[in-house]
Order: sequence, then structure tokens, then C-alpha cells
Amino acid sequence: MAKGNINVSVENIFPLIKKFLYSDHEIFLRELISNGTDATLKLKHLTSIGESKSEYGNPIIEVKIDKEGKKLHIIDQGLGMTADEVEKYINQVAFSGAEEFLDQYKDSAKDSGIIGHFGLGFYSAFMVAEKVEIITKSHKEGTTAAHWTCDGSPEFTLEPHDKTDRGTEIILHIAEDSTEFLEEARISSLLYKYNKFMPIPIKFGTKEVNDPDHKPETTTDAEGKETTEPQKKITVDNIINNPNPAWTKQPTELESDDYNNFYRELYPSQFEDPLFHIHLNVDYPFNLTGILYFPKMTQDMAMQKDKIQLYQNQVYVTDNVEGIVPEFLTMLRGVIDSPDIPLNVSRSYLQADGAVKKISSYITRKVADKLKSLFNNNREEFEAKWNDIKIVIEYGMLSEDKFFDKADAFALYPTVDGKYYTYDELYNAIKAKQTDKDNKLVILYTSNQEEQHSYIEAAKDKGYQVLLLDSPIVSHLMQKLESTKENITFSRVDADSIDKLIAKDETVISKLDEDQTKALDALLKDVIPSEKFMVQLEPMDSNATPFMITQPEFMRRMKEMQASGGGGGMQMFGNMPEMYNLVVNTNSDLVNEILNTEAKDKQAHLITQSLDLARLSQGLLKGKELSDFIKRSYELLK
Ligand SMILES: Nc1ncnc2c1ncn2[C@@H]1O[C@H](COP(=O)(O)OP(=O)(O)OP(=O)(O)O)[C@@H](O)[C@H]1O
Repeated sequence: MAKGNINVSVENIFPLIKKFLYSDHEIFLRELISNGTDATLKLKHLTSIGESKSEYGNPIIEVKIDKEGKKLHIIDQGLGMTADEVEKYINQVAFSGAEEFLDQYKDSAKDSGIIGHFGLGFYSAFMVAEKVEIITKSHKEGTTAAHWTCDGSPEFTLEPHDKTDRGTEIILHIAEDSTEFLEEARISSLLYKYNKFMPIPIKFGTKEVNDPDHKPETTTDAEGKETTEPQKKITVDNIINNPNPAWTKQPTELESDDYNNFYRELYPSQFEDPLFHIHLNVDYPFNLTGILYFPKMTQDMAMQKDKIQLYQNQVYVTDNVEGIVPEFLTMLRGVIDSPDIPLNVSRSYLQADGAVKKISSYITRKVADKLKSLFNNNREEFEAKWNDIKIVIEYGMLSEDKFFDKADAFALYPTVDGKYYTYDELYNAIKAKQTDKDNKLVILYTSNQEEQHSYIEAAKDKGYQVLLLDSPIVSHLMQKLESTKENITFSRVDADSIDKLIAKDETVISKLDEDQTKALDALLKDVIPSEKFMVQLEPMDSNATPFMITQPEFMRRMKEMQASGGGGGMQMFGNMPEMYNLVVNTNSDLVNEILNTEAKDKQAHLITQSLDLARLSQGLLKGKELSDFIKRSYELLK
């Protein structure tokens, strides 16, 4: 038996490992299974090129709990190690890796982001074990198995072992404070979290299934009663992983059902199919595969619990893909697998990393290309899905300039009449009628068809088109479009009276002379609360609404942008009180009647009633004021 000291300068490294990695100690299992997987894949390669005489067969990795002995076993049938190799790879190489890690990150232990994503390899076993054994037999002919033990001090023992079959068994003597790792449920959930798509089958216990060779017979007795014999069960290995997940296959091998099934495998609690998928597959200048799904979005952007999962060669790493996937795409779901994403560094470093930047822009481009081809190939279907995908697209247009440029080809602007225009189509459809006297194109929109119904009707009567733009970030997008496209402006239908929304050269003559206008103004100001409404007298078509409430576009939009997270300079708008304009049509019969009514109280009554009607059509009449209005209206009916 050989004894010796592991090549390590720190007197006792294990307490350090334990301390630094405490928050994430569960990753030891992922590390050990990864090692077993690597050892198996290496053997596969060696046998395929004739470098190993060993029979590859159908190797699996087994995880076994020995509750009584307080041990956890991880057994592989990979290439194994000779005693010399244990000496070289475990005593020297592996430990220097751990040491290097500690050297580098000793001072930054607080940054758990680093630690959580760093694979400590074999030595992470000491986070949960007080003693570790390796029993390993190399695939090389004529070699003896080796048995290595270490109890957490730098001392180890290495002796021969009688193991005859190829592969490595790691035995962890679980420490007192880590007995949770002797619980079947805990191990099972860890295997599911980290290993469910690893490339070598992983066995954890056995399970009972119906015997496929047994077809239960049904017999009929003398009285004609049928009895079916019980189905025979057989015991089979409980394989916890799918070693060939969809993203590792070529898109040509997969049907749309396969993609949907894989989505359900990833997110078992999702009942709705995704809207569509994007298969990522690139091997130059970096390596990346994956499948992204567009789920059906809800208006609530925060409600997004199933996230994109990041894998490295089929080993789960994290579901925090911030920095790797552009932010607007973090609303998607699916898998990204890349050996080229550095996992052992902090997030801020990740964002500056050249390879990561390229990955991020590749993903953005792929998503844009996919959207474009969906739009080109089946516009009808794309339009039908627009409502569910618009948030992602609009958000992408706002946050990524490259995406903004590409999205011009497929971003849609729906009208209240169910038409869907691209920007260019919209421009051509409305430019003749909706260009104002200053040659500005005015794009009219509503955020709520029900609430702004009368305003929409007024615009339609003029032959204008009204867009339905109702997503929570659309005010930011309008702002961006106004600054990138030339000479356009967005205006909500209730931002002004229809003649002023798109001001043309023609002027409407007022039926009131100057004195009458002054008198009307005074009358209105007597009754109408000036802190809530700015009275605006306007000569309009005599049939146009006599009293109308509008809210200036600029102010309202700034407030909205602030509410949906504009931050910074927009703070001041959020604190402004709601301010409305009351537009009074001086050419209407009602105004004429108000002026010609002698009795003061009747005059005030008419004004109040008209104001309330205008508020009612904006949805602003509520509470006591609404009750008073209803009461007054009944009085009028008497
Ligand atoms: N189950 C195993 N079968 C065969 N060799 C193994 C096994 N586990 C570990 N080794 C050997 O020990 C070495 C060190 O393992 P360790 O897990 O510490 O580092 P690594 O796998 O090289 O890197 P990482 O830090 O990414 O895990 C491996 O490179 C491999 O040569």
C-alpha cells in the first residue's frame, strides 16, 4: 500500500472548499456524474478508433444510496484509471485545479455568482463527504485495479483492489451535516435538475413496469363472467435521463411534434403548446446548439417562471442566462448548450467577453430571421399570433438596434378593423389622408377600443385609419419610431379634437362673434373646475360633439412611459396631476342654447350635464359624481 501526501500547499484545503462552496454544495453530484460521463465518452472514442480493445457495450452510470452505511456510490463503466493515473490525475492535477480556484477566488467569496458556476471537479466531493474512496480499473489490458482513499486531510492511501470489471466507482462517506444526500428524494431531484439530458444513461434504483411480453388473458366462466388475469410486472433499471434530447439532433430529423414533445419534457407543468420554435445550430466561430420556444405571452411580463436553461455539453448549468441571451429574449423558453460559454467568471466579465457577445448577436439574428421567414411563408398565421408575440418583438425593437432594423420587415401595426400593416404598408395606406398641413404624417391609434369608442368613430368618419396599440411598452416604441422615421408623429384618438389631431389648412368659421365667445368662456369657467379641465373653445362642424374631453398626447405618453419603467428624466411627469382639456364646439346647437338660456341656474345645469356627458364618454365619471349625474338625468325625463 502506498501512502503519501496529496500535492497541496494549503495545509488543509477541505474546510476551505466546504466553506466557499457551501451555498451550492449540491453540485458535487453533477461534477462526479460529469466525470463518469467524460470517462465513458472517452472510452467510446478510443474503442471507435481501435485504441482500446475493451468492448464498449451499452455502458450506464449508476447512482446508489447505502443509507445504513451512510454512503453514496457513483459507478461508471468508462475507461477507468491505473494506479499511476490516479496518482497523476487525482493526487496532482485535480488538486492543483482546486487550489488554483481557491487562490483566485478566496477574496471574492461573496460573489456567489462565480462560485455557483464553477466546477470544482472531483474534489467537490469533499463538500459533503468526510471520506472519499475511488475504486477504479482501467480498460487497458493487464492492469490491476486501484483503491484510493482520503479522509479530508492531505494524506491519501493507494493500494491494489480486486475489482475486475472496467470503470470507476466513487464512494462518498457522507458527513454528518450532509445526510440529506442519503435521501432518495433529494438525490432524485438533483439528478433531475442537473442530469436529465446527459449523454450516458443514468440509473437510479429500479422500477416496476408492465411486462411487454405478457398479454393478460381473459377467461369466461360457466356463468359467462369474464375475468382478466393480472398484468405481470417486471423490474427494470430506473433510467432518469434522456441521453438524446431534441437539441442534439439535426433539425431535419425532427417533426413539429418532436419539438412540442421536447417542450413538455422541459416544462412538464406547461399545458399549452409553444407558438413556434427556433433551432439553434452553429459550430463556427463558436459552438452552440439549442432550441428556443416562443411561449404564449401574457400581458404580465413578470409572470414568467419557466426560463431558458443553459447547458454545457448536455450538463445543466443554470437557468440564469442574463448576459448570454439578449434581455428581450429572456422571455422565451428552451435550451442553449455551448461549451464556449465561460462558466467560471462573474456576470460583469461575461458581458464584456467577446465570445459571449457574438453568441448574443447570433441568437438575436436567428430569432429575427425566423420571425421574418414565418411572416413571409405564412402571413395569415403570423398575424394570428401577433398578439402573443408582440411584446417580445416590441421589446427587442426598443432594446437592440440591429433587431429594430430587421424587425421593420415583419413588425405589425394592427388597425381597429382587423387589418395588419407593416410599417411601409401603413405609411402608403394613410399618407394621402393623414398628412397634416406641416407635411407631418399623423398616425392615429387607440389603446382601448371600448373606452375610446366615440373618438375612434370620429376619426373613421373622416376616413382615417386607427391603429390598436395596446401593449404596455408601446409608448416607448412610438417614441423610438418618431425619432427614427422621418416626419411622423403618433397621436392617440382622444389627444385632441379631430380637426386638430390632423390639422389641415381649411379653417372652420365660428358662428359666435367675439362678445358671444367671451360670454361663453365666462359662463363655462363659472361652472367648470379649472384645476381639472382646461376649457378650449373651438369652432367645429355643427354636427360634431358639442363637449369633448381630450388629453394631450405628450403629457399622457410621458406619464405612461414613466409608469412602464422609463426612469430617469421622466420622473417629473409621473408626479404631474392628470390634466384634461375640455373642447367645446362653439358651432354646436347646444352651445347656442346655453347662450340663449336666460335663467342662470338652468344655464349652469346645461353646462354641468354636458360636462358630465363628456366625462362619461372618457370613462371619467365615477362615484358620487356618477350617482348625481344619473339622478339629474332621471329628473330631466320627468
Ligand atoms: N470517473 C472517472 N473515470 C476516469 N477518470 C476520472 C474519473 N474522475 C476523474 N477522473 C480523472 O481525474 C481528472 C481530474 O478530475 P476533475 O473532475 O477534478 O477535473 P476535470 O474533470 O479534468 O475538470 P472539471 O473541473 O471540469 O471537472 C480527470 O481529468 C480524469 O482524468
